[in-house]
Amino acid sequence: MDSDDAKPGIHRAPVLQLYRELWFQAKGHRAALLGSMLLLVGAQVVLLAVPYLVGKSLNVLQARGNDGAGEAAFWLAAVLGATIVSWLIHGPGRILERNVALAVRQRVATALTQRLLAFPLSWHDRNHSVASAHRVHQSSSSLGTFAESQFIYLRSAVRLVGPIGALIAIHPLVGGLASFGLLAICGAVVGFDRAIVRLAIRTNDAERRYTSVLADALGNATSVLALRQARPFIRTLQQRVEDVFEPLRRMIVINEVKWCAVDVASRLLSCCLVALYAWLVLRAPGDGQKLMFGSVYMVWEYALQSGAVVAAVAANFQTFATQYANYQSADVIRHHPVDESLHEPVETQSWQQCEIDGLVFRHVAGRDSGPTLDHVRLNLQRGKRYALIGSSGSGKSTLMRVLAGLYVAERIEVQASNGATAGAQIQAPLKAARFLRGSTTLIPQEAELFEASLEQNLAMCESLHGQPEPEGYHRALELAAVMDFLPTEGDPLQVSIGEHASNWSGGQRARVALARGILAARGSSLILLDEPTANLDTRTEAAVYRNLFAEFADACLIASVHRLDLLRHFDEVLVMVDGRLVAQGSEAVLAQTSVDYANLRAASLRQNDAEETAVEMAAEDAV
Ligand SMILES: Nc1ncnc2c1ncn2[C@@H]1O[C@H](COP(=O)(O)OP(=O)(O)OP(=O)(O)O)[C@@H](O)[C@H]1O
Repeated sequence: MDSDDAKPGIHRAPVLQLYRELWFQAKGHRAALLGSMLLLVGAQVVLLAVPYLVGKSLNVLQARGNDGAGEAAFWLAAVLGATIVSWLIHGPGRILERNVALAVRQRVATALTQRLLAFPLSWHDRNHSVASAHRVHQSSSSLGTFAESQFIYLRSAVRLVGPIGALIAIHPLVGGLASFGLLAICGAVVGFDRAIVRLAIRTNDAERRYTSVLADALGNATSVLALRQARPFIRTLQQRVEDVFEPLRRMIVINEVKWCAVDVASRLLSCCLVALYAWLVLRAPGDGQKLMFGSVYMVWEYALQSGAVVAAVAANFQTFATQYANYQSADVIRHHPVDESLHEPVETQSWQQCEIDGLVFRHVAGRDSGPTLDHVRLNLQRGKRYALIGSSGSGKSTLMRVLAGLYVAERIEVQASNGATAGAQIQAPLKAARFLRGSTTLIPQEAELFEASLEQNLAMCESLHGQPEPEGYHRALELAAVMDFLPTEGDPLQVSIGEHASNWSGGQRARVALARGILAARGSSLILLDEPTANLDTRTEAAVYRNLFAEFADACLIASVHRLDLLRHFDEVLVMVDGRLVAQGSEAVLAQTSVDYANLRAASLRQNDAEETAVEMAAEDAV
């Protein structure tokens, strides 16, 4: 598949990008976001006082011995007080923070899904559905996790700035060395993480490809078992897992080197800070300074805190790197250039007559070859039934998708009118697609049902005028001959449908899908039926067509048909050959005038003969 698996650019500062996106996606909750951040920072600022309070207590004891016990106890009680106050601020901050995270996650997922479902069909042709679902999940959950982990990052920020401030207050030179050392270590961490982001993006891409194959294997159990595809699938999956592991292995090595470097450097820095402080105090005997244990403890504790913060920052940076890579994984959805009008709801259109001219369409994958639809011209009228015929691959389904506005044509001219009233004349392909979407319903070839009750499956559609009325469900089921096989006891609408409706036969699936299509088609000027009855026996197929013709007597109906004996039920036949519409007229006229029609008729007769011979041979074998 020629997917849109574009490699996103590597951004220099994933953390800044994440904050930018968080701010953007938190729209409507920004006050809560800022409020939670202020509370979380406040809680950490209060905790910064703890080493100072403990140091004070030690200094009092050293200076005054037993006499200072009361004051020392006071400073220790203050430690407990600071901890309680910190929690009283931290708790509400966390609750607020997590609520914002939920809102952000939902907003990202909804926005991406809305975009995906508005993309033209050609985009979906090129991109695996499971890979796209993976992108939506990965992107929304990564920003959600980033949003709900603010307390960790803010704690790191406060603990980075706070101890440095405290060390500067204790001695400017000690503070200066701490700032320099920490900056140098952070710089090295960023360097490591840029390499890690690149590898994380590669791992994500490989994981998506792995998930797609896994979904193909699990979603097509019948073929997998019938065609003994399990081993080939497992071989492919193993290869795809290897593709995931290759960048992962490199990430593991880089990671270990990074942690080793950070740990050694931060411990070295802590020791240097204590040594520097002691040296600075001891080398100045003249002014009577004494090396106080409490002050040494403060330096050690603040140095330790900054060392721990360096480790935390290193961990955070790595998290930012993977979180941003995950968030970016949906950029192909987020930034795919698509005309914004595709996201707007279409306006309902109604016409009596519609002329399509000069229609050219080409599948992206086949750009080098000729167009799939080549200068197609069609004249359609409401109240008429058209049968679309042509050999396999001649372009019938593609034409229906263009007429339904699902594919945007390269060139097209649409002229629609309401009887005597001159109507719309549209030449811009995108406008034409929107116009067609507003007046047409395509009942597709694939009977895609969902794991839910029959009623929920029927409710899973909208006509051009909105949600179908539940009162119409029974009628739709009767028209599509579904009632013939539903259980007579209990509420038939509550019958359950399994994944891919595999608990139903192919013909039953097709009929339920048709019933849903009937509900969606109400009020459409043009109804397109892409072989929806292909799985039905001849008698049921003819009955279903009779029902549809009576129900939609006022609409223009085009049905793609393979069984040519059905043609007598239609007003006109449209003949397709290699993407061109070569003939349009009644069956009787085409029988006299069209060579292409005669060829298709002859091929159909030959196929019927072959099928009959096969049935006879099977019967003889059985005897
Ligand atoms: N998504 C796609 N990407 C690239 N080419 C495609 C795509 N879908 C169809 N085609 C090509 O377009 C041509 C027309 O296909 P289409 O499905 O419209 O034929 P059809 O007449 O409906 O065939 P059938 O009767 O077998 O369903 C074929 O050559 C097919 O290979």
